[in-house]
Amino acid sequence: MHTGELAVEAQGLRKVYRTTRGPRIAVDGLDLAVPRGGVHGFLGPNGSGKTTTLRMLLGLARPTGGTMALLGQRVPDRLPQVVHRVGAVVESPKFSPGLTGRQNLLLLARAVGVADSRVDAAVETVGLTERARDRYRGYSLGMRQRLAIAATLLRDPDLLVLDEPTNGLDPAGIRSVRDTVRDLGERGVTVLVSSHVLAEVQQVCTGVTILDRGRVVATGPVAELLSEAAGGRHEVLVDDPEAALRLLLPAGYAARAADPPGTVVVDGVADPAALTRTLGEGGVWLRGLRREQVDLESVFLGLTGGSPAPLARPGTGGSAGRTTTEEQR
Ligand SMILES: Nc1ncnc2c1ncn2[C@@H]1O[C@H](COP(=O)(O)OP(=O)(O)OP(=O)(O)O)[C@@H](O)[C@H]1O
Repeated sequence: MHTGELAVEAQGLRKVYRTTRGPRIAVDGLDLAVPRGGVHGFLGPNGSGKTTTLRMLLGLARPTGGTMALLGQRVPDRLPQVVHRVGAVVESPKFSPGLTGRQNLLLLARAVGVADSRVDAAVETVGLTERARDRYRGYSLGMRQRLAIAATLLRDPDLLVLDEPTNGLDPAGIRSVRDTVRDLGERGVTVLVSSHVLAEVQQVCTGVTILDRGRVVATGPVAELLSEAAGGRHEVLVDDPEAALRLLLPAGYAARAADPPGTVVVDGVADPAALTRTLGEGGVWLRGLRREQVDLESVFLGLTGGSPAPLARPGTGGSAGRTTTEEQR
């Protein structure tokens, strides 16, 4: 069942929190298949179960049901066998404020038994070299986030799990984390990254899984999801839309005139060459042909109903009202 060809797998994963207001289903029979190598986005509205899923994968929360594997090893049972190959930032890491970033990493490197030389390499990878000898106390949020990523790189992980690494960062910080993540993916590391910044995800991720209310609503390569969502819709620009429709409709095309005048929209075009031939042979010459582009944001909003989950509705979703005393691990 868990083959090892995938970096991350989950089948029928479930998590029910017992809260003072009754059971709350955070993850509801989730299947996940993240291929090895590249960056995989893990998306969903607030409260859709992303953090809970990542915490279960890393052994930080106990599933109510289902099975999971990391790098082919069933977890949590075989987590000890695989944990040295997995890096993760799912909670704010604890660094000593009075030490420099580099000193913090040196301490960690010695604790996990890796050579000091790896520290400078990790710092370089996240683009923190210039500030590595400054005290952690004076780091901005973005620098702290990058140091946390650097800490996960000390052991040269095959799989990196990042929970909203760009949360709270300014555009420059977002870009630098994005570049770091992309570099790592290109070096063959599998990065599973949850995020709300869809434009970033679209730029960096090769694959994506979208959650809504604890379930997967879409998963696959980003390019495929986008082209599927676009449904082969094309815009044709012609001088005489009526003449174009007289040729297209009998030929079986789902075509209609649209704005601005001179535009014909055609759905489900598998072969644009055949479309242009139909028009040209009928004496209607194209002024333009444009394939409709869909961005990840519209796909996401279309699949998840467009709005974040309600924040404090008992028993259904929402991050508010979450307390550690409610937690059943
Ligand atoms: N410790 C907890 N005790 C009780 N309920 C919890 C706990 N942690 C999470 N939940 C609930 O589980 C659901 C999923 O939360 P989770 O944090 O996994 O979502 P998320 O997708 O990471 O959200 P966000 O994007 O807001 O970080 C929510 O309804 C949340 O309130």
